[in-house]
Amino acid sequence: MYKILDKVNSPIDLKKLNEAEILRLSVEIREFLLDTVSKTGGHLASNLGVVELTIALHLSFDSPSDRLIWDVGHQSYIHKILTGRKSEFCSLRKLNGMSGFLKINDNEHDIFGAGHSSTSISAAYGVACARTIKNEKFNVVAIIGDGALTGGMAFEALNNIGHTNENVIIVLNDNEMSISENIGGVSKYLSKLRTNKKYFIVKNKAHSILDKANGFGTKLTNGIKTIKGSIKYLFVPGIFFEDLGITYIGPIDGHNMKELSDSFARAKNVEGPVLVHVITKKGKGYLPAENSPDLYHGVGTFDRNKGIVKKNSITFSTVLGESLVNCARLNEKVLALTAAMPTGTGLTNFKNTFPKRYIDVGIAEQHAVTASAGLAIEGLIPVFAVYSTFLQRAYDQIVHDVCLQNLKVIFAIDRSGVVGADGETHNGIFDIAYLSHIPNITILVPRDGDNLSLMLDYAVNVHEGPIAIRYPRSTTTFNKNIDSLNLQPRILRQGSDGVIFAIGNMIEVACLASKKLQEENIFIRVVEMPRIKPLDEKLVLEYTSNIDNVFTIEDHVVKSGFGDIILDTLVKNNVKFSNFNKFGYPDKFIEHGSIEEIHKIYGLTEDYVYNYIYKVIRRKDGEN
Ligand SMILES: Cc1ncc(C[n+]2csc(CCOP(=O)(O)OP(=O)(O)O)c2C)c(N)n1
Ligand SMILES: CC(=O)[C@@H](O)[C@H](O)COP(=O)(O)O
Ligand SMILES: [Mg+2]
Repeated sequence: MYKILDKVNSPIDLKKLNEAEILRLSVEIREFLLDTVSKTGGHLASNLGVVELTIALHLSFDSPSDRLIWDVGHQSYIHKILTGRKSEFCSLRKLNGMSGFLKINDNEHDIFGAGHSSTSISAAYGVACARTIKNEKFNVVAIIGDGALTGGMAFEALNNIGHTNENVIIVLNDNEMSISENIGGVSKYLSKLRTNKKYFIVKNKAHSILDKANGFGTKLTNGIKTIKGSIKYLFVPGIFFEDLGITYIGPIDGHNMKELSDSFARAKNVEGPVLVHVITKKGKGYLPAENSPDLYHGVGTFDRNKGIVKKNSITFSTVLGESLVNCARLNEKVLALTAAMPTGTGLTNFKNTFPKRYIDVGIAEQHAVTASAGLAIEGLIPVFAVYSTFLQRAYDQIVHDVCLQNLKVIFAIDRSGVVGADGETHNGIFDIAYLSHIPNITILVPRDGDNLSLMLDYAVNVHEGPIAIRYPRSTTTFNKNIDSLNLQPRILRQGSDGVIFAIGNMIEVACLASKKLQEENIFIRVVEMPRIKPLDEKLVLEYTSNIDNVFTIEDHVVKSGFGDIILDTLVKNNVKFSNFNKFGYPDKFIEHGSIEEIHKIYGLTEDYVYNYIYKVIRRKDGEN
């Protein structure tokens, strides 16, 4: 099937190929990517865009002694293919299968793990400093996308590297796209560089005219010097990087093997940091992905001949988006913010409906939070829709800029709980832990779309101060059949043998387990907790009085999670009980797999809860 690809199981094999075989290899790799990713799901468009780039990197450098450090890592499939992992692609992002990102324990060529954006230049700088301190010799290469370059960390690293003159090669993979179109001044600057061939012609023409005029007296000559100086500033490509102390090479065609290898050879000989600006096409080689790179950024399984068929399922994200549009219609102070994730967070409709009240800050969660604080201090109502895992980036901004000043910023925390195929770097299982101890913040957890919508309306129109609403990566119901929001703990099932306090997507699990236990004459009360901070202590104490067995369940780590909030309340009030168990994740990073598989492994299922409580109760009753 793959005449050349079958011969390549390492970068050493790659270096044995001739030019014609290399070209053939890029065709076969695209075929392989389409064939596998259409069956497994994964990140397709970004990988289709870096086939030649990745081949050229492994031809020009000697991985792993030369360090290749990938930003995000979602575009590292070809790197994995060329480093002996073709056969693992059938298990891509599957339970116990190959990760969709790089992990340092997976392979010697995977120098630095990622999943979150904008880390590669900092990591590369650290590796390069270590090389220098240990007096070792090898190349350090960071490969970062134009989207990732909008992340603040990337600029902290550029600023530092430019100053220290450390030998680092930064390969900027510029496909003019983040997940959707890239935004911001950086993106504008890069597009100027991309089109700078025109600039060069104009510059040369301007210079030759000025040179001819040069003979007319010193006044004119000085004037000419200033103009030429400004022309230089205008037209020297990459002047921004050059002025930071980073040599700029480019822009080069990221699909032209010769241009790539010549540029990498030049870069290796540059003293100090160098940035190679590579222009690629996201989705290259598969027309549907070339035409809709955002749709083919992260794909489920699809028929490659028909392309992706958009599903209209109702998810928490789509409910958030629709509800926010409604809020904004009725309240002109409402704004929506995203950090380069408009589609994933359900904000596309809001962006089209209220373009003037929609802000995409790029991959800049910290900036988004503090900008939201700025909006709030001026009396507007910012709703920052963000994945739980990416909000981790902005912990200090939440504390220092929002909660300390008690500002009305609304955090719509999507992808809370395990997310499935993206695994460790993307699970949203720490947000209750990193938020619940911050003074002034309120935390709500809707059980379904209707409650999410009502909670958002409450946050926008009633609540004052910081508020977070966490919801999972999941479909939901949105029947609009409840018109009033109840934030108090609510008994859903009666029982006196024990009580389960449940939140969000775990409420149904608790009810099903309680129902099953009732068939064994074990009566377990189930209490829904729509608000976990501030906790309604009075009702929690009431619902645990004369109850011997207390349980909590959450799609979150148990350490400093919802369970600990309940436990702390009982202990603080000297409530007596024989058993307390928190269903949730242990103190470890939770692996990738389907959400259902992960819930099953970690006991967030009705069967596990049923069996656990059955044994506790029966053991107490003296039964074996
Ligand atoms: C901190 C953080 N925020 C958001 C994301 C989600 N995300 C994954 S890839 C991506 C776009 C990256 O764009 P670029 O670097 O240009 O890579 P491309 O997909 O275009 O190759 C984003 C926003 C992330 N991985 N990390
Ligand atoms: C690589 C990255 O961080 C994003 O593409 C992420 O994988 C999107 O996750 P969802 O598929 O849950 O939107
Ligand atoms: Mg890009």
